[in-house]
Amino acid sequence: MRGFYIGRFQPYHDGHHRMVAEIAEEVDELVVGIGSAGDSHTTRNPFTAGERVMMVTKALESLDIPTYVVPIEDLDRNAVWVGHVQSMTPKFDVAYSNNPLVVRLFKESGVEVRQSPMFQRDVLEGAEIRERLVTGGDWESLVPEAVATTIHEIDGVDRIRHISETDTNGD
Ligand SMILES: Nc1ncnc2c1ncn2[C@@H]1O[C@H](COP(=O)(O)OP(=O)(O)OP(=O)(O)O)[C@@H](O)[C@H]1O
Ligand SMILES: NC(=O)c1ccc[n+]([C@@H]2O[C@H](COP(=O)(O)O)[C@@H](O)[C@H]2O)c1
Repeated sequence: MRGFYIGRFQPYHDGHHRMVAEIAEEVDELVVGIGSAGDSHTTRNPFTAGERVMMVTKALESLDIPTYVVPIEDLDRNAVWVGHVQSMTPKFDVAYSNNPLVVRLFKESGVEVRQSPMFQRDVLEGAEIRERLVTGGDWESLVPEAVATTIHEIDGVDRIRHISETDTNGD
């Protein structure tokens, strides 16, 4: 059985990683969708699809099932989004998400959806980690080591600080 897990992963953090570890117990192969692939260089979406592919691919190296990391751009039409996702990914049997819109769209298209509990949501949240990146708080303890290495390699701390000074509408 092949599973599918989608997120923006801005950045990929230990909450996502814990969810992936649990999904890996249930499926034989995992497809990870990098959502909003066209977005980057904003406060909410600082990293490019390629940078997020690096973060996720390296963080998943220790998993003992095959994984595929696929960037997926947003569409203006929610009603055809599931077909768009399916056109970009290996065929999957079950989708994993805690995002209510994503859950609804898959269910309406007849795809089985599984949800997971939120792990340490007070700190394991993309917005919290991006805030710490800007303010100089401890963000490295909230992401897999491979993600911290990638963010340093791409000079991501400097980018997100610069963006936060100039991105006036907060997107
Ligand atoms: N701490 C967590 N525990 C379990 N699932 C999580 C956790 N954080 C996010 N998720 C789930 O992972 C998927 C992808 O999440 P996403 O990339 O939007 O992260 P986020 O932390 O919610 O980010 P942001 O604050 O940028 O919206 C969603 O289904 C989301 O609900
Ligand atoms: N119409 C669309 O393009 C559409 C619909 C639902 C979800 N999505 C994307 O799926 C991803 C869901 O991930 P999150 O759970 O991290 O929000 C996001 O990138 C979101 O933009 C896109």
